[in-house]
Amino acid sequence: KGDTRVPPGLVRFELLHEDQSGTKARRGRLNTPHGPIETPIFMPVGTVGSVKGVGPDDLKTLDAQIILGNTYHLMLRPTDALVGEMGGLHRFISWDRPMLTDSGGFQVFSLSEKRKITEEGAAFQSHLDGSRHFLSPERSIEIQETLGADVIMAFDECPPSTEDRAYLEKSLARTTRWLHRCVKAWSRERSSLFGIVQGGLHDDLRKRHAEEVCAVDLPGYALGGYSVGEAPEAMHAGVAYSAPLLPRDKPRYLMGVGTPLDLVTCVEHGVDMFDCVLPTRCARNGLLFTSEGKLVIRNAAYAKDPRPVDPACSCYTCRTFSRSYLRHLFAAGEILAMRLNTLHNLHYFLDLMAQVRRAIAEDRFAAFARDFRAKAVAQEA
Ligand SMILES: CNc1nc2cc3nc[nH]c(=O)c3cc2[nH]1
Ligand SMILES: [Zn+2]
Repeated sequence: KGDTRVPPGLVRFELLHEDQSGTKARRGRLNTPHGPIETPIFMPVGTVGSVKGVGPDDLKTLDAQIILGNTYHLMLRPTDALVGEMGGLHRFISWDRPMLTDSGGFQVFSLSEKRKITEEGAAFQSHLDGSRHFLSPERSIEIQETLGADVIMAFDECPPSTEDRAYLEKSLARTTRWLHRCVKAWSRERSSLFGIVQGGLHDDLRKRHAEEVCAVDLPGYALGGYSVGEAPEAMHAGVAYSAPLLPRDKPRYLMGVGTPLDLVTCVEHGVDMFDCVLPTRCARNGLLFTSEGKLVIRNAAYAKDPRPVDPACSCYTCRTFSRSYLRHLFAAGEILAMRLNTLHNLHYFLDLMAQVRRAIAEDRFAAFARDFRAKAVAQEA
């Protein structure tokens, strides 16, 4: 058995098994200084250092293996300097398992005001108080290493999906130059840098950028530029083409994705890592994922429904409370509604990925994906 210990700060991927039932799905293990991550994996999003509504103890009960933080949010509040002085993000939020931070470029363009992008980087005003800030490849790496995540992301531009091809080509070339600057700024001490491939929905640009990014030897690679408003079918087709372009022996991370159907479909195409706010954000809006489809808890139909959210679910919420009570809590604006709904949705996503890992290991993932898709389509109908 290979030595699973890695030099401090570096993650190392083990490709454990490739599905033999006709898909590109694979089982892997990402060994990190904060413990192993079994892939394919779903990563709960903890934007400002908290997965909203639940604590690290809940996340361990749910068997979450890795959570995300965001450079953009944490640099604005409480600042990377403060987190650093408090011993880094793991200690600050009392999470001793792996963490990944996004590099901030995407959030600058999806959240801040008055942003201006140049070769040097992105100048922007905080969405919180309008204060002026600047992110460059060097500054992003410096912030992420201060936060101390096990996996840090290259500073990239995720071009608006409305941009034309000419803009896209210029942006790709700059993102490649920014990757080289990130590598120079990376200390290689404690965090592992993943590159990000862009290219929109253009196969030729995806191939070109994958070659440029993967020419840099890194511990892992991500597909960026998806889940930015494109049709699900377009995203699936794009990922089917671009995921196999990434090295077979390195983790492939699809950023910002996605629905349960997106997860299953993109695992089929060879993706290993996912993050999405869907389960936590939908929970806070009273939208619950179940094996029989989505359930809107405030629906009057559940006023006197004694059943759990999902009779097939083993989570604390489903073992303990009725739909009637959860509907009441949500209608009353009770804080407990946020927690119980989030526990359930996170359990649904994390348990789905555990089923996915088992199906791959047992060489039956093609059938699993086919059945899952058929059921999802029937539920949408
Ligand atoms: C919610 N959708 C979504 N979250 C993303 C985060 C990202 N980070 C860096 N680079 C990206 O291209 C990128 C794309 C993304 N899409
Ligand atoms: Zn449940």
